Amino acid sequence: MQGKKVGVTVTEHLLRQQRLTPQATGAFTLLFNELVVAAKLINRELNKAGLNDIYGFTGDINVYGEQVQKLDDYAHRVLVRRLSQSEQLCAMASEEDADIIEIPSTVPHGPYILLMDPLDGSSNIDVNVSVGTIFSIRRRLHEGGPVTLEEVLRKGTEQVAAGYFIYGSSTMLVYTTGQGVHGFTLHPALGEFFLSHENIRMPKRGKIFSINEGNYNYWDEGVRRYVDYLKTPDVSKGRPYTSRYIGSLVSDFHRNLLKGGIFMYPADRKDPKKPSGKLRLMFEAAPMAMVAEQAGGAATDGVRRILDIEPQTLHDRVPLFVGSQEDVDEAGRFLRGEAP
Ligand SMILES: O=P(O)(O)OC[C@H]1O[C@](O)(COP(=O)(O)O)[C@@H](O)[C@@H]1O
Ligand SMILES: [Mg+2]
Ligand SMILES: [Mg+2]
Repeated sequence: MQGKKVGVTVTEHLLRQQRLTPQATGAFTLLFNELVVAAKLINRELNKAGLNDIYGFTGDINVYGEQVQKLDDYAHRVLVRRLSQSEQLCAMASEEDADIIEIPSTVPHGPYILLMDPLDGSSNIDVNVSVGTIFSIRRRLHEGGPVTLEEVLRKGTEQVAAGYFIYGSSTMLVYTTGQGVHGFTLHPALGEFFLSHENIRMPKRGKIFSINEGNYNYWDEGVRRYVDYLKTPDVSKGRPYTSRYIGSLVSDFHRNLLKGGIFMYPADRKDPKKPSGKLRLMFEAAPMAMVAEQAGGAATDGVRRILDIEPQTLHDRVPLFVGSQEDVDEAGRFLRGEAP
């Protein structure tokens, strides 16, 4: 039996979207194509991880005090190298760099700012569990001159595009430009991403919860009561929910995007240096929140809409509750102490 007829490429899909945006110049499509090339390079290294010297640590510590994995570093360098030559960017920022990354003055600058988590799910790299790359794209505020921190530190509502690559059993790209959420799968033989999941809609309510329960005793009471509630049998309400936790935000999010459910990384008292939880607002929470909302889901820090949060620094951390609308709403009621 023939496989599914390969169809729409990323470029074709972007050009379709571009036709719906009168002021579009094609710059975004050029930028996006470079992002796709960088992801293919990362994917190629990952696919042969174990045969190449890509496992283990570089010996460096990043701005979050975490040990940098060789693949974190490789992915970061590939993205910076490729995208800084795209002629569509005026600045970048990365989870793996303390400061704004300037575009060389030798390269023409463009209107976009790219923020990225080069490799998400680092703890899963050398155990062959799916990982990803997360990206967020914004337009600069002013023409010309060096990009200021003020131009980068803007709410998630000002993203013009966001998404992720997931390097799993298949390699996928999931993105939104504010016109719905679309998924593409990499055809290994053709080396091209083709549209495989058009206009993804997240189920309004799920049956899956994803949270690192090892931190249970460090959570606020509201979070503990909500997770206990999800595990309390009530067949009429579809409980108990199933627990699934991969430990890669991209992979846990992607499963819930397709099947419904809620991913949570709450604030906890485990590490006094991280009172707001582990995940990064600019590089992880804001892009995933844009994808979730565009697919009919929701994302909060337990109280505030993630996309409305004003970043204070490039490396802000934020509690994250993201997934099906009704589940995120219900979690919010428990955290506000309104639930029974
Ligand atoms: O091991 P923990 O504490 O459950 O944290 C897992 C979370 O940390 C992350 O790995 C953080 O992202 P990075 O791998 O990009 O640092 C998320 O992907 C994941 O959801
Ligand atoms: Mg990450
Ligand atoms: Mg990372």
